[in-house]
Amino acid sequence: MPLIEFRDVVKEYPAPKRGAEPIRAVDGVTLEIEAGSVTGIIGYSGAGKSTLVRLINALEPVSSGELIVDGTDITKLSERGLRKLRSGIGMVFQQFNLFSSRTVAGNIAYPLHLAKWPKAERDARVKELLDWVGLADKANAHPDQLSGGQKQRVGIARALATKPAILLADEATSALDPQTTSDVLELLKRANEELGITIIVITHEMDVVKRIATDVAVMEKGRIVESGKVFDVFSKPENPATARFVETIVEGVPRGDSLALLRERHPGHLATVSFRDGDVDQRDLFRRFGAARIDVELVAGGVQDIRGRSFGHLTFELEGEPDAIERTLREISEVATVTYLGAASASATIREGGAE
Ligand SMILES: Nc1ncnc2c1ncn2[C@@H]1O[C@H](COP(=O)(O)OP(=O)(O)OP(=O)(O)O)[C@@H](O)[C@H]1O
Repeated sequence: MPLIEFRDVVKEYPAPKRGAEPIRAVDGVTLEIEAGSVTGIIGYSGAGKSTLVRLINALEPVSSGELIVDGTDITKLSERGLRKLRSGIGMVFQQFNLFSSRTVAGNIAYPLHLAKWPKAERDARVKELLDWVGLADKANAHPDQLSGGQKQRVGIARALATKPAILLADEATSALDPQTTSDVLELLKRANEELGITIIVITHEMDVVKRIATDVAVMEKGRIVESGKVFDVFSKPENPATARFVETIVEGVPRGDSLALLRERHPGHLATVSFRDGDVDQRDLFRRFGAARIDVELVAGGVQDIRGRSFGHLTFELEGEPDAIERTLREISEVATVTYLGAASASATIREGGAE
């Protein structure tokens, strides 16, 4: 059973002025999030990501549909029920949202105060968390004495204070430099792996998804346009919006400007072979080209590794008899996806659609 389940969930904000339409920030989302997963919610600004995630801890009420968290439809909860729900969900923000007047320890202790933990237990928990995030020596510092990365560590420690089962991270690394981003992502990964916390990360960076997520959902205009295991979505994106995000970190089938640039330098036949896991042995590809007396040069592409599974797109320039090229690409297309990209030299184009 999923830990969180959206069933045709709609969230509308009131119309900004009289006579205008309400703003439909979340538009009929159905999505399941498994316990123990790290789900990346990716989309452009305004896609509805923050709103979707704020529904989970009922910071915003759902307009229609059902939202099941740990077996309970939270759209039907009383105020008391909502308080209990929220105490089981931690949240980290892009701008950290720390109290500047409180010490680091005081910030981490705050949710424990709200949850009425006795002082001795509170102190012990704060100490444990400070150690866990590597800030034991900063207990009495104030937030303005910390770097961005340290502030986010405090943010994470505070979010984990009451031992929540779910952690929501809204652009938690967007304000940080690359090294600090890595440290914070590593900490989130540890929270998932060591503490078993189910994490939902909102991001507009595919790299964040690639580094820590097990699952991904792509949002566009309030809808989930694609979702699934990170490996599946990255290696074979079905939706154009997903493909655009994937292309930001994976060199795929060259198109547009990158194809034009390749053509300038490589007038022969260009073809991309896309493969997953053990679909294709690269040595076998070269052997096949060699046997058909095709001259081959690898001109673009790469292989990606996502949690032990690999996929890649390799673009070759091929020179040889057009018939031999067509036949060989057709053979390869039986084991991998082949995209024939044409040839700049007009003398020898192979039949359109000869290999796909
Ligand atoms: N409190 C609010 N009141 C009215 N409209 C809102 C409110 N919060 C968000 N919206 C609108 O809902 C839509 C989705 O916004 P949301 O912040 O959820 O998107 P997002 O994908 O998280 O974007 P960003 O990455 O910029 O935060 C936008 O059109 C936004 O203007």
